[in-house]
Amino acid sequence: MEGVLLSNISKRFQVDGRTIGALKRVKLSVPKGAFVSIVGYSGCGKTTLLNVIMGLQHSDEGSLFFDGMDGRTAMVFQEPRLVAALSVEKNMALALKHEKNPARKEMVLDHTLEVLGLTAFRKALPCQLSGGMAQRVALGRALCREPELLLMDEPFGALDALNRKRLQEELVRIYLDREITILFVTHDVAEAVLLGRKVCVMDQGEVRLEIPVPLAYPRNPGSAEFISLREKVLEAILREDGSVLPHQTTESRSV
Ligand SMILES: Nc1ncnc2c1ncn2[C@@H]1O[C@H](COP(=O)(O)OP(=O)(O)OP(=O)(O)O)[C@@H](O)[C@H]1O
Repeated sequence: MEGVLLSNISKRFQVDGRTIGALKRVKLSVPKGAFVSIVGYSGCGKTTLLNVIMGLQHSDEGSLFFDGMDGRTAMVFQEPRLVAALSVEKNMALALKHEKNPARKEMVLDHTLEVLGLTAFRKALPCQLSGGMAQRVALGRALCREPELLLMDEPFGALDALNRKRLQEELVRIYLDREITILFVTHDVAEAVLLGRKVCVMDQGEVRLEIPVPLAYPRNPGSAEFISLREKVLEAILREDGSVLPHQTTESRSV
Protein backbone atom coordinates (compact mmCIF):
# COMPACT_ATOMS: atom_id res chain seq x y z
CA MET A 1 0.00 0.00 0.00
CA GLU A 2 1.30 3.46 -0.88
CA GLY A 3 1.02 5.88 1.99
CA VAL A 4 2.21 6.34 5.56
CA LEU A 5 2.56 3.26 7.69
CA LEU A 6 3.19 3.30 11.43
CA SER A 7 4.22 0.01 12.92
CA ASN A 8 4.31 -0.37 16.71
CA ILE A 9 5.35 3.23 17.35
CA SER A 10 5.97 3.99 21.02
CA LYS A 11 6.93 7.26 22.66
CA ARG A 12 7.54 7.83 26.36
CA PHE A 13 8.15 10.99 28.33
CA GLN A 14 9.71 11.31 31.77
CA VAL A 15 7.86 13.76 34.00
CA ASP A 16 8.83 14.17 37.65
CA GLY A 17 10.40 10.72 37.75
CA ARG A 18 7.29 9.15 36.22
CA THR A 19 7.18 7.54 32.79
CA ILE A 20 4.28 8.59 30.58
CA GLY A 21 3.47 6.34 27.67
CA ALA A 22 2.25 8.93 25.15
CA LEU A 23 2.18 6.41 22.30
CA LYS A 24 1.96 2.66 22.90
CA ARG A 25 2.75 0.42 19.95
CA VAL A 26 0.63 2.48 17.58
CA LYS A 27 -0.31 0.77 14.34
CA LEU A 28 -1.85 2.94 11.67
CA SER A 29 -1.96 3.00 7.91
CA VAL A 30 -2.81 6.17 6.04
CA PRO A 31 -3.19 5.36 2.34
CA LYS A 32 -1.85 7.93 -0.11
CA GLY A 33 -4.63 10.40 -0.90
CA ALA A 34 -6.67 9.56 2.21
CA PHE A 35 -8.23 12.08 4.59
CA VAL A 36 -8.00 10.61 8.08
CA SER A 37 -9.41 12.26 11.19
CA ILE A 38 -8.06 11.43 14.63
CA VAL A 39 -10.19 11.97 17.72
CA GLY A 40 -9.73 11.13 21.36
CA TYR A 41 -9.66 12.59 24.83
CA SER A 42 -7.16 15.25 25.77
CA GLY A 43 -3.81 13.66 26.52
CA CYS A 44 -4.40 10.47 24.53
CA GLY A 45 -1.37 11.13 22.30
CA LYS A 46 -2.78 12.84 19.18
CA THR A 47 -0.24 15.67 19.01
CA THR A 48 2.63 13.34 19.82
CA LEU A 49 1.55 11.12 16.94
CA LEU A 50 1.66 14.04 14.47
CA ASN A 51 4.98 15.26 15.91
CA VAL A 52 6.54 11.85 15.38
CA ILE A 53 5.26 11.65 11.80
CA MET A 54 6.49 15.19 11.12
CA GLY A 55 9.89 14.32 12.61
CA LEU A 56 9.60 16.93 15.37
CA GLN A 57 9.94 14.16 17.95
CA HIS A 58 11.62 10.77 17.69
CA SER A 59 9.79 7.61 18.62
CA ASP A 60 11.40 5.28 21.16
CA GLU A 61 10.37 2.16 19.28
CA GLY A 62 8.67 1.12 16.10
CA SER A 63 8.94 2.05 12.45
CA LEU A 64 7.53 4.74 10.25
CA PHE A 65 7.37 4.15 6.50
CA PHE A 66 6.53 6.56 3.68
CA ASP A 67 5.78 4.21 0.86
CA GLY A 68 5.52 5.77 -2.60
CA MET A 69 5.63 9.24 -1.08
CA ASP A 70 8.32 11.87 -1.54
CA GLY A 71 8.39 13.02 2.09
CA ARG A 72 7.09 16.54 1.40
CA THR A 73 5.15 17.12 4.63
CA ALA A 74 3.68 20.26 6.17
CA MET A 75 1.98 20.83 9.50
CA VAL A 76 -0.69 23.31 10.63
CA PHE A 77 -1.04 23.94 14.36
CA GLN A 78 -3.92 25.19 16.49
CA GLU A 79 -2.38 28.66 16.58
CA PRO A 80 -1.15 30.26 13.33
CA ARG A 81 2.50 30.74 14.42
CA LEU A 82 3.09 33.60 11.96
CA VAL A 83 6.16 35.84 12.02
CA ALA A 84 4.80 39.13 13.39
CA ALA A 85 7.15 41.37 11.39
CA LEU A 86 6.39 39.77 8.01
CA SER A 87 3.46 40.40 5.70
CA VAL A 88 0.99 37.68 4.74
CA GLU A 89 2.81 36.95 1.48
CA LYS A 90 6.23 36.94 3.14
CA ASN A 91 5.01 34.56 5.83
CA MET A 92 3.72 32.23 3.14
CA ALA A 93 6.88 32.64 1.04
CA LEU A 94 8.90 31.21 3.96
CA ALA A 95 7.66 27.82 2.81
CA LEU A 96 9.04 28.51 -0.66
CA LYS A 97 12.54 29.56 0.27
CA HIS A 98 14.02 26.45 -1.35
CA GLU A 99 12.27 27.14 -4.64
CA LYS A 100 14.98 28.31 -7.05
CA ASN A 101 12.73 29.42 -9.87
CA PRO A 102 11.37 32.92 -9.04
CA ALA A 103 8.55 32.67 -11.60
CA ARG A 104 7.36 29.39 -10.15
CA LYS A 105 7.66 30.79 -6.62
CA GLU A 106 5.44 33.73 -7.62
CA MET A 107 2.97 31.44 -9.33
CA VAL A 108 2.56 29.12 -6.31
CA LEU A 109 2.24 32.12 -3.98
CA ASP A 110 -0.34 33.91 -6.16
CA HIS A 111 -2.36 30.76 -6.63
CA THR A 112 -2.38 29.91 -2.91
CA LEU A 113 -3.36 33.46 -1.94
CA GLU A 114 -6.21 33.28 -4.41
CA VAL A 115 -7.44 29.83 -3.32
CA LEU A 116 -7.64 31.03 0.27
CA GLY A 117 -9.17 34.42 -0.55
CA LEU A 118 -6.13 36.29 0.77
CA THR A 119 -5.02 38.21 -2.34
CA ALA A 120 -6.35 41.54 -1.07
CA PHE A 121 -4.48 41.04 2.22
CA ARG A 122 -1.12 39.94 0.84
CA LYS A 123 0.67 43.03 2.18
CA ALA A 124 -1.10 42.97 5.58
CA LEU A 125 0.78 42.18 8.78
CA PRO A 126 -0.42 39.39 11.12
CA CYS A 127 -1.61 41.97 13.68
CA GLN A 128 -4.00 43.34 11.03
CA LEU A 129 -5.73 39.99 10.50
CA SER A 130 -8.68 38.33 12.19
CA GLY A 131 -8.13 34.93 13.82
CA GLY A 132 -9.75 33.15 10.87
CA MET A 133 -7.60 35.01 8.35
CA ALA A 134 -4.43 34.33 10.32
CA GLN A 135 -5.25 30.63 10.36
CA ARG A 136 -5.91 30.80 6.63
CA VAL A 137 -2.39 32.24 6.19
CA ALA A 138 -0.99 29.35 8.25
CA LEU A 139 -2.82 26.91 5.99
CA GLY A 140 -1.54 28.84 2.94
CA ARG A 141 2.03 28.62 4.20
CA ALA A 142 1.62 24.86 4.57
CA LEU A 143 0.08 24.54 1.08
CA CYS A 144 2.93 26.57 -0.47
CA ARG A 145 5.19 23.66 0.38
CA GLU A 146 2.99 21.64 -1.99
CA PRO A 147 2.97 18.83 0.54
CA GLU A 148 2.01 15.28 -0.27
CA LEU A 149 1.15 14.88 3.39
CA LEU A 150 -0.58 17.59 5.41
CA LEU A 151 -0.68 17.16 9.19
CA MET A 152 -3.25 19.31 10.98
CA ASP A 153 -3.33 19.57 14.76
CA GLU A 154 -6.72 20.95 15.84
CA PRO A 155 -6.26 23.75 13.25
CA PHE A 156 -9.73 25.25 13.57
CA GLY A 157 -10.13 24.74 17.32
CA ALA A 158 -9.67 28.40 18.22
CA LEU A 159 -12.04 29.77 15.56
CA ASP A 160 -15.63 30.93 15.89
CA ALA A 161 -18.30 28.69 14.37
CA LEU A 162 -18.67 30.65 11.11
CA ASN A 163 -14.95 30.84 10.34
CA ARG A 164 -14.59 27.23 11.32
CA LYS A 165 -17.32 26.18 8.88
CA ARG A 166 -15.77 28.25 6.06
CA LEU A 167 -12.32 26.79 6.59
CA GLN A 168 -13.71 23.26 6.81
CA GLU A 169 -15.37 23.80 3.41
CA GLU A 170 -12.19 25.28 1.94
CA LEU A 171 -10.14 22.39 3.24
CA VAL A 172 -12.46 19.84 1.63
CA ARG A 173 -12.24 21.76 -1.67
CA ILE A 174 -8.45 21.81 -1.49
CA TYR A 175 -8.37 18.12 -0.62
CA LEU A 176 -10.58 17.23 -3.59
CA ASP A 177 -8.58 19.48 -5.97
CA ARG A 178 -5.11 18.21 -5.09
CA GLU A 179 -3.72 14.77 -4.58
CA ILE A 180 -2.97 15.38 -0.95
CA THR A 181 -3.00 13.08 2.07
CA ILE A 182 -4.39 14.65 5.23
CA LEU A 183 -4.15 13.60 8.87
CA PHE A 184 -6.46 15.84 10.89
CA VAL A 185 -6.56 15.91 14.69
CA THR A 186 -9.67 17.30 16.36
CA HIS A 187 -11.58 17.15 19.64
CA ASP A 188 -14.81 17.68 17.74
CA VAL A 189 -16.54 14.44 16.77
CA ALA A 190 -18.81 16.15 14.19
CA GLU A 191 -15.78 17.80 12.55
CA ALA A 192 -13.99 14.45 12.39
CA VAL A 193 -16.96 12.89 10.55
CA LEU A 194 -17.51 15.96 8.36
CA LEU A 195 -13.95 15.85 7.03
CA GLY A 196 -12.40 12.39 7.26
CA ARG A 197 -12.87 9.43 4.99
CA LYS A 198 -11.88 7.46 8.06
CA VAL A 199 -12.02 8.40 11.74
CA CYS A 200 -9.43 6.89 14.08
CA VAL A 201 -10.29 6.81 17.76
CA MET A 202 -7.28 7.12 20.04
CA ASP A 203 -7.25 6.25 23.71
CA GLN A 204 -4.34 6.29 26.17
CA GLY A 205 -1.64 6.23 23.51
CA GLU A 206 -3.25 3.67 21.24
CA VAL A 207 -5.30 3.78 18.06
CA ARG A 208 -8.19 1.66 19.28
CA LEU A 209 -10.65 1.81 16.41
CA GLU A 210 -10.86 2.93 12.78
CA ILE A 211 -14.32 3.87 11.49
CA PRO A 212 -14.77 4.40 7.73
CA VAL A 213 -16.93 7.33 6.64
CA PRO A 214 -18.42 6.33 3.29
CA LEU A 215 -20.24 9.64 2.66
CA ALA A 216 -19.72 11.86 -0.41
CA TYR A 217 -18.47 15.46 -0.01
CA PRO A 218 -19.83 17.95 0.82
CA ARG A 219 -21.45 16.20 3.77
CA ASN A 220 -24.68 17.18 5.40
CA PRO A 221 -24.37 17.14 9.22
CA GLY A 222 -28.17 16.95 9.45
CA SER A 223 -28.51 13.76 7.40
CA ALA A 224 -29.47 10.52 9.09
CA GLU A 225 -26.29 8.80 7.83
CA PHE A 226 -24.09 11.57 9.20
CA ILE A 227 -25.79 11.55 12.60
CA SER A 228 -25.55 7.79 12.83
CA LEU A 229 -21.79 7.85 12.07
CA ARG A 230 -21.25 10.69 14.54
CA GLU A 231 -23.00 8.64 17.23
CA LYS A 232 -20.92 5.61 16.35
CA VAL A 233 -17.66 7.57 16.80
CA LEU A 234 -18.89 9.11 20.03
CA GLU A 235 -19.93 5.73 21.40
CA ALA A 236 -16.52 4.33 20.51
CA ILE A 237 -14.81 7.13 22.45
CA LEU A 238 -17.09 6.71 25.46
CA ARG A 239 -16.66 2.95 25.37
CA GLU A 240 -12.88 3.31 25.49
CA ASP A 241 -13.16 5.79 28.32
CA GLY A 242 -15.83 3.87 30.23
CA SER A 243 -17.51 7.11 31.29
CA VAL A 244 -20.75 8.87 30.39
CA LEU A 245 -21.45 12.49 29.65
CA PRO A 246 -24.92 12.84 31.19
CA HIS A 247 -25.79 16.46 30.46
CA GLN A 248 -24.40 17.05 26.99
CA THR A 249 -26.32 16.72 23.77
CA THR A 250 -24.59 14.77 21.03
CA GLU A 251 -24.64 17.97 18.90
CA SER A 252 -22.23 19.74 21.18
CA ARG A 253 -20.04 16.94 22.30
CA SER A 254 -16.36 17.23 21.85
CA VAL A 255 -13.69 15.36 23.68
N1 LIG B 1 7.15 17.29 25.79
C1 LIG B 1 6.50 16.53 26.68
N2 LIG B 1 7.04 16.27 27.88
C2 LIG B 1 6.41 15.48 28.77
N3 LIG B 1 5.20 14.93 28.57
C3 LIG B 1 4.61 15.17 27.40
C4 LIG B 1 5.22 15.99 26.40
N4 LIG B 1 4.39 16.04 25.33
C5 LIG B 1 3.31 15.30 25.66
N5 LIG B 1 3.44 14.77 26.89
C6 LIG B 1 2.47 13.88 27.56
O1 LIG B 1 2.13 12.85 26.65
C7 LIG B 1 0.73 12.58 26.69
C8 LIG B 1 0.13 12.80 25.32
O2 LIG B 1 0.18 14.18 25.03
P1 LIG B 1 -0.37 14.78 23.66
O3 LIG B 1 -0.09 16.23 23.66
O4 LIG B 1 0.15 13.99 22.54
O5 LIG B 1 -1.94 14.49 23.80
P2 LIG B 1 -3.15 15.07 22.96
O6 LIG B 1 -4.08 13.94 22.73
O7 LIG B 1 -2.64 15.78 21.76
O8 LIG B 1 -3.79 16.10 23.97
P3 LIG B 1 -4.65 17.42 23.66
O9 LIG B 1 -5.87 16.95 22.96
O10 LIG B 1 -4.93 17.99 25.02
O11 LIG B 1 -3.80 18.34 22.82
C9 LIG B 1 0.15 13.49 27.76
O12 LIG B 1 0.07 12.76 28.97
C10 LIG B 1 1.18 14.60 27.89
O13 LIG B 1 1.22 15.11 29.21
